[in-house]
Amino acid sequence: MAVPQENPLVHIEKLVHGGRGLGRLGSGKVVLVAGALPGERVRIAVQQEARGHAEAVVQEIVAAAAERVRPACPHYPDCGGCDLQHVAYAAQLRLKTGIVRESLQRAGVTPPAETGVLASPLPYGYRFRLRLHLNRQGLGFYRRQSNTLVPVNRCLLASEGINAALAKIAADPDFIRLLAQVVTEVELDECPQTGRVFLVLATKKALMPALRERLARSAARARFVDCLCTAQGQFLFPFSTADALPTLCQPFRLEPASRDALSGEAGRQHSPCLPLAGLAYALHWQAGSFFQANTRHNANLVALALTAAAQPKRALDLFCGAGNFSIPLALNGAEVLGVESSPAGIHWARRNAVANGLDARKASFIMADAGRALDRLVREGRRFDLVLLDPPRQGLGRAAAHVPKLLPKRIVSISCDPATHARDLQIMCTAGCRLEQLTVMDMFPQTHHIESLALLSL
Ligand SMILES: C[S@@+](CC[C@H](N)C(=O)[O-])C[C@H]1O[C@@H](n2cnc3c(N)ncnc32)[C@H](O)[C@@H]1O
Repeated sequence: MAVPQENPLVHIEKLVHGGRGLGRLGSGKVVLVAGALPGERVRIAVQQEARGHAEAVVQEIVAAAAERVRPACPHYPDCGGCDLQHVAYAAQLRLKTGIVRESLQRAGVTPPAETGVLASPLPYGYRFRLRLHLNRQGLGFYRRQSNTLVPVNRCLLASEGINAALAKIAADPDFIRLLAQVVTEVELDECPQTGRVFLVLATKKALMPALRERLARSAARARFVDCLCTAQGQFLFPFSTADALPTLCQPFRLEPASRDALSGEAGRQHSPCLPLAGLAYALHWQAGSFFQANTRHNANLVALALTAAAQPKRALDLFCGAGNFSIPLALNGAEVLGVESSPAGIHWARRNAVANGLDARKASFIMADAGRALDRLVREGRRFDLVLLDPPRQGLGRAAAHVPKLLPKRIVSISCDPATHARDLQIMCTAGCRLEQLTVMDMFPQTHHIESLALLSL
């Protein structure tokens, strides 16, 4: 019987979802290697063996790929927040495109001949929303596949405003110890319009007055944030009414996505955009509630979605959040119905409609589970020219089969998970839709996360 080698030498065949390189052990078993790139020969340390595959890390790079670069962050790869910093940015885009196409093929969907790619305007410093873990030693991210905190006082993915706040918190051990009594996770949100930074504490229950007092004093001393609040929207600071709810704002000046972005060659980068006549507006949302973290690239995502939507008369926006797509669709002439399950999302979608001069005929919103709402709309015999869906990671699932029953001419499907996106697209294609165009939107450079937008027709 062959004795397993201690640090086997492995050839990496390709990159797979999760940002790991796929190779094979001497036995033929698949091994997923963190930090390895296609074409490389690496000596590995196997960390876990499951029935179907093993997990490993790179011990030594014997033959490096041309795309390998020196990571910019001193915490990499110790910190589990990033997993592709060792890959040149152009190669990250190419590898992500390959993963999206392969996910489709595995699900039984033939990808279009070409895949568009829109690079993030900022490969670093793009995050206006950052969630960090916390203990008495500091704030940071978990080491890969562990619950061990790697403290950081600067994150290269975050905006300068967030990093300034993070550095101030990291320099105040008393405040960190106090925060650690209350939460195990914090969120820093920077308002793209004003640059104000909010520290969001998602406490499970109301805090004792004495603790609130101490937090207020520490926050005032640090003077790095305007406000702290709980995820439930209940305020810690200022201790006032819901009118003082901290809001963030993204002003938009939309540009249409270039045609290339919708039909470009796989792996090619496309320069996004030319001015779209007059579509300028602003969206507000609440600190701690969902909004796209890469706010600069979000404007390109919205422009791409609007271009793919092609001026519908009636549009259904499933998982609409604060109206990121509903509001510009309505401003562009559609009657829009938005569906969203979060009360904060629905609240801000409605307020954003009013603030942008849209009455309930132009933009209306229902708070509901998207799958159930879809089912009801089908039973009511409703029709839409466009269905846009942008679910969280788990996707829409079986309810996707209902989408074609609304008889849309176009479906714009956006997702941050290639596997569940492929599954949803497969369900819609089986129900009669055709996949026309596919674009990888790189919302999360330096990480394995992949956003993609698909245009389908019926
Ligand atoms: C990826 S976000 C997209 C939000 C919005 N389209 C945007 O671009 O800002 C997904 C949204 O789906 C909402 N959501 C999660 N599960 C849902 C469900 N079962 N039904 C409806 N909305 C849901 C979340 O609250 C979140 O706002």
